[in-house]
Amino acid sequence: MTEKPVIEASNLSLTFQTGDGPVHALKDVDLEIGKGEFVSFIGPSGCGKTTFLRCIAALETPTAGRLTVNGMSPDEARKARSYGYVFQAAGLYPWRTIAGNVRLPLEIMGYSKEDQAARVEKVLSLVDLEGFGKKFPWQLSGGMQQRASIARALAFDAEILLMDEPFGALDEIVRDKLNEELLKLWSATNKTIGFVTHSIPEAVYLSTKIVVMSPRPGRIHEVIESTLPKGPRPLDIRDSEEFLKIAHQVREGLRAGHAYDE
Ligand SMILES: Nc1ncnc2c1ncn2[C@@H]1O[C@H](COP(=O)(O)OP(=O)(O)OP(=O)(O)O)[C@@H](O)[C@H]1O
Repeated sequence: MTEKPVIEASNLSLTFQTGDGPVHALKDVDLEIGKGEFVSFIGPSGCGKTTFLRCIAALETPTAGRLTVNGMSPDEARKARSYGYVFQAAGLYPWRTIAGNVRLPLEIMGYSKEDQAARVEKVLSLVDLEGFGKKFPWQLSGGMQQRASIARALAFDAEILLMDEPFGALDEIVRDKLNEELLKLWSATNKTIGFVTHSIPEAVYLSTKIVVMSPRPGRIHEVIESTLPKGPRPLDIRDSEEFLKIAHQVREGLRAGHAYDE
């Protein structure tokens, strides 16, 4: 990697002290994510995927190790608005229109009214929701609501997009479509994406790099570099030999990570 990594973790650990004793959510995590990479985190429940994303976003504080985001501490990166965050539930305010929801971070950040309007229009069109700005969230399907929440995370044009199982609650057909759209959007914007998922096909279809994690303690079991072409990928790439090979490798990694636990 010639350019400096956008996200760099070394020996990163986070132990939660709970009533039942310490929980090692992350243990000695080493990872570099370069600019423009699409990195998926996959692994069984409790292996620390969300915790790792939350550390990047300065929503959790690691108990040991080093983590930099754009060369800064996560807290500095948060203040510099280095990332947008998309949660599993769309989390739109029901009393605000779609445009009003997408505009919210811009209002908080003090963008001018003109700039707000221009940015809202641009990102709604990026996620294929032009013309829906005046609707309320309940008037949109689940997939459209999730697209609106992606637009909100894109509105201030952060370099990094953190996505925690954004499509987990959607049916497979909608999910396929959003996967395809997300890849196009990523190619068009060259953002760096960290994406949590439980789905092997989703991880393989989307990613340039797949981080296979295992639980107790939460750690990286294996990092798989994708050999699929970078950029938009047709959905039927999932039938290709190359795709199936990578999916197999991820499945084996998940299995081995589990076996280690027993
Ligand atoms: N605030 C907290 N206090 C105590 N324990 C926590 C806290 N947050 C997470 N944990 C524990 O840390 C471990 C890792 O949790 P995390 O949510 O990161 O896992 P995950 O891989 O994202 O799981 P899932 O796939 O279910 O979302 C789990 O054992 C979880 O119970």
